[in-house]
Amino acid sequence: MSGNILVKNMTFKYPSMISPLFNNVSVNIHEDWKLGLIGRNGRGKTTLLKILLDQLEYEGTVISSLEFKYFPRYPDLDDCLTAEEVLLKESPMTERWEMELELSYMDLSPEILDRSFHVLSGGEQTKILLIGLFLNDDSFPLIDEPTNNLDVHGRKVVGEFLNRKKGFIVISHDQHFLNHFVDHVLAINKESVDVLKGNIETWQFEKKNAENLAEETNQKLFNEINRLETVSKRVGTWGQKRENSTKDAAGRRLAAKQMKRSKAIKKRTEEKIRDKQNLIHNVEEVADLAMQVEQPHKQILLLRNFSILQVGKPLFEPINVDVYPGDRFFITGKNGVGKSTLLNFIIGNGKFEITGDYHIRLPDKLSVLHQKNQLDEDYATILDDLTAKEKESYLHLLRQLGFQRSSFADRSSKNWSAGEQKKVFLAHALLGNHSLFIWDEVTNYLDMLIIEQLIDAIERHEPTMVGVDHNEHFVESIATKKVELRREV
Ligand SMILES: Nc1ncnc2c1ncn2[C@@H]1O[C@H](COP(=O)(O)OP(=O)(O)OP(=O)(O)O)[C@@H](O)[C@H]1O
Repeated sequence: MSGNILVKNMTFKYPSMISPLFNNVSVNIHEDWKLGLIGRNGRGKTTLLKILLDQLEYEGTVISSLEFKYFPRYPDLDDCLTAEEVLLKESPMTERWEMELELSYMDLSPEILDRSFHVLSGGEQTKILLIGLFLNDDSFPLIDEPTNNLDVHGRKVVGEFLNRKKGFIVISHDQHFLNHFVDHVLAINKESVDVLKGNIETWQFEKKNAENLAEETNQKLFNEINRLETVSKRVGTWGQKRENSTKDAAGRRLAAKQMKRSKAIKKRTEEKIRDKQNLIHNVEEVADLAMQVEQPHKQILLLRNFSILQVGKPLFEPINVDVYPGDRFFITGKNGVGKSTLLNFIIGNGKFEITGDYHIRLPDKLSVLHQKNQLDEDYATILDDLTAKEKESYLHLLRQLGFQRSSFADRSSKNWSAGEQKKVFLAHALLGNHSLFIWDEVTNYLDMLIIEQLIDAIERHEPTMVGVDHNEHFVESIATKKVELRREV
């Protein structure tokens, strides 16, 4: 038991918050678990890891003798370390052959160890850092969203790598990825923090059952509240009428007495209403997301034997593509093969040498969502650029995406969670009427319910899209056309 993580009656709130993020939370996590930490954006997943790392002050107790290690923690750029040196920093006694073995599980060639860590691709860096976390048997990794730099193949490889290990916590919103390895799930819900044995499918099944039950109970509670509200109103009106209708002194005394009684009944009924309202289970509710779509009139994209050249050589094997109005076209392929480069070429963002033929006709009303926020925009700068009417629609969209009204007052978004910051840009990309949606990895950082909400909106509004995304579930649900970019050999 000594290696477990015992959280008892833990309560935590950031100073700027009105109500606590965690209220009297108790969980016991076994040191051997492969634990998936899930929950909606902003529910406190990263915060919980920070609490385990003892970086935040909380009430209650957290007991553990484990040595926690956090991902991602990138080496200092000035240190100019090779990948091998990065690993040796984590575990100085590790032999080269041990590292090479771990690299083979990650589908990385051994020569990567000699390269400078900072020239590695995002996916390669992620893999090296993850290998480093597990080199030392005594440590317990706390892994915060490892998938963001990984393509579909990379997610599978890392999923299988994690499946070989035990004793760690992973935060992720990618259910396919988590299902490769998790044997327990820690879910931060609206009302509770629950631990469950099984994977995300088990959790989804249990959640559905719990919600069905909660909905039945809620319905009964709503009916009861309605009945009590009618009683409360009737009692109030009755007392008032009695008081107004009596003229003589004795009658007035009696009416006042009855009024007092009616007030007491009203008060008791209102208390009962409040009690019942507190019992209402907080089933997660997701609004229908508004998307304003206007179909383009003509073919958007035609590529024939097309590739982009880099130092005179094709980046990927030549492709043939047609995108028509109503198509949802997704570019797939491994990390570094040129997906975002092709997207940039289509948008006209940059200068490119190419081979083959192409014809691009972009409609005027474009919704472009970049993988990384390119213009140093944030919530405040976006708001400043909107008209009053646009601002109203923008805030409405943010609310539909599950933003708490209270967040809107705080314009500095620097402390917002990764998902909350992503929603700021997603809501902006949804604002207004669009004929073509060009979205690069929209699902990164978004929670599972938001991804479902997006899938549902896209299925209802049928926009024309050109996209890149590594969330298999998302792409499988909405793509009507795909092309896989393969490295030219
Ligand atoms: N330093 C801080 N000061 C004030 N509020 C903060 C601070 N850090 C985080 N928050 C808020 O606390 C809440 C929880 O943040 P946290 O990053 O733990 O969420 P998360 O569950 O990891 O979200 P996501 O899935 O979006 O990554 C969010 O509403 C966030 O805006």
